[in-house]
Amino acid sequence: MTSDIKIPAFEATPIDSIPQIAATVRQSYQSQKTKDVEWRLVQLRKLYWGLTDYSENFQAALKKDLNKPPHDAILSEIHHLIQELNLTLKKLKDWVKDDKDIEYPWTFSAMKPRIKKEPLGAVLIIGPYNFPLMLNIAPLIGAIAAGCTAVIKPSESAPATAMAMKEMVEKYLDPESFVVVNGRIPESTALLNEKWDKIFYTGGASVAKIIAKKAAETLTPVTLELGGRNPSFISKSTNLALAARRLMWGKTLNAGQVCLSQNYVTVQRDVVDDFVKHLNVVYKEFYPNGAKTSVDYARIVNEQQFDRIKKMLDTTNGKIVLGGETDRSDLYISPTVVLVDSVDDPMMKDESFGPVWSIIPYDTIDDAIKIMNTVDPTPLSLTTFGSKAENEKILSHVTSGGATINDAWMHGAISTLPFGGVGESGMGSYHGRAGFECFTHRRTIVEVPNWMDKLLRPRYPPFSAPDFKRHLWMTSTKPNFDRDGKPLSGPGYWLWLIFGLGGPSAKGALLRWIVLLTSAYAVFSRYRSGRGLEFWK
Ligand SMILES: NC(=O)c1ccc[n+]([C@@H]2O[C@H](COP(=O)([O-])OP(=O)(O)OC[C@H]3O[C@@H](n4cnc5c(N)ncnc54)[C@H](O)[C@@H]3O)[C@@H](O)[C@H]2O)c1
Ligand SMILES: CC1=C(/C=C/C(C)=C/C=C/C(C)=C/C=C/C=C(C)/C=C/C=C(C)/C=C/C=C(\C)C=O)C(C)(C)CCC1
Repeated sequence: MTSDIKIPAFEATPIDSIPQIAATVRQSYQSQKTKDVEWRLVQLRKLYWGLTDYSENFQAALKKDLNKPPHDAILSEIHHLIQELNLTLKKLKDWVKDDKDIEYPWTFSAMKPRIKKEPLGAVLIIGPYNFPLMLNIAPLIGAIAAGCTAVIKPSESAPATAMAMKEMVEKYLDPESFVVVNGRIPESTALLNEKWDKIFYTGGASVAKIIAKKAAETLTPVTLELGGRNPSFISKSTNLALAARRLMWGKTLNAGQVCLSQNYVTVQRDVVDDFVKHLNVVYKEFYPNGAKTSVDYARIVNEQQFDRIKKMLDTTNGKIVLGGETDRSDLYISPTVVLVDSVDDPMMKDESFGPVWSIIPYDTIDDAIKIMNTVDPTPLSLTTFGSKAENEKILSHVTSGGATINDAWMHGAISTLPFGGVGESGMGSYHGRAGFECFTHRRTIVEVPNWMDKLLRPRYPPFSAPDFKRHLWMTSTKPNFDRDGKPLSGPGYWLWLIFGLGGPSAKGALLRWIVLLTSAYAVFSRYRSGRGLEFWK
């Protein structure tokens, strides 16, 4: 039973131990042991058992931190992670293989170009409070798969989950390679003072700027998973009952503390009243006795976040058309919808990151697009419930990290697909193969055989014009387009390409044929005489 699980009180990692922790994971990486793919697979399999065996601990911790219902703890955290783990375990041996389906001029083929996948090294993962397990362990899966070692710094705003995660990681994973450091800003800062090969940060933009600036000092690459004021679109074509139900789910799971959830919905003016009616109907379906008494409804993580959201409701010029109930002693804010008439309303100026959202009416789809691109031109998530043509127009005129058609943010619920922001909502992506790539360096490698040196003569001084001309011919191609940029594709083009050996001019073609035939003759006669292909001997 989760009720009898003991979760240790939050304890920050001693700051003076942080340099040694960073050194330990760095030395572990330098030991080369993580380069072994089977070693990585063993760690991932152990992580699977850790998540499985600690499932009740995590459900209890998430309940304590956020009053997160066990249903959501399993669906959006534990099970979500296990799905990603299973894919990684199944595909990792393919992902680590050198890339050989790569493009390069045929003249370099003797160098056998390939792209080798190498770990970036020792990485730092800093996570947020709203999905405190999933948003720390999901990047860890990618880091392990890539062969990195890692320190995880969970949010102190979800202390119970942070402690449970530390216990699980210490018990199941290699302690020299994967360490959870708990703490607040001082501990985070101490970690940022160490040198990392990558920093993976999930959280707010203001802290992201601190981290990105710090990383820039040492040219450390970062992935930033941030938030945004996410739009949704509804028109006269929308199935309003369905949209109300789906958007209500999108904003009540985890009490709306979801980076992907809609911050506001642009609704065609004619259907605003009907949509509001449907929202009220679906609220009663979800919570027949009200959300406050429901075991299926989470709470705001702390008073600071509660006050931030409450201030939006207290300062809006809009009309509350659903909800509006709050209880600070219980960190409770009911699912709340506010009808606003301006993009300057306080409800529209900040990311709500809670169960409150707005409806803003529009007349034409162009008005809706203008609103979206005014409020936040690079949101993390976009959801659209219009007609096919309307959705295509919205998607082509409004960018976002990811998008869902005809539902709330389900694109973010598929743990094996790339997930990330765009512009101010983040940089980089992860989950599934993208998680492996996020912590991988793609290293191009070529091997130049001795016998190529003759052909490489054009690069050596004293430069020889004939050699250089021959080289340019060998590496030049005939354009398949005219001077107006229009593609050439008539039969004459293809005939010349073949018989002209791809060069632009007839004179060049003759030279090319001479070089080709004499080279072929030279190779053939040496081979026939048994003297081999080592021309330099
Ligand atoms: N894109 C995503 O996947 C995603 C997921 C969850 C949350 N978010 C965004 O994160 C924000 C809410 O999360 P949050 O409040 O936990 O974020 P936050 O920025 O307050 O904290 C995130 C992490 O940063 C650390 N931190 C805080 N201040 C720091 C500092 N000065 N120096 C170093 N580290 C510091 C915290 O300890 C925590 O571990 C929202 O904007 C939300 O949209 C994005
Ligand atoms: C349709 C077919 C079938 C049935 C399919 C069914 C029943 C699918 C049901 C899917 C459900 C209920 C999915 C819900 C998923 C919700 C999740 C994973 C939420 C995740 C939340 C996350 C990750 C939050 C992230 C937050 C972030 C990043 C920021 O804050 C079959 C299978 C029966 C037959 C085929 C057809």
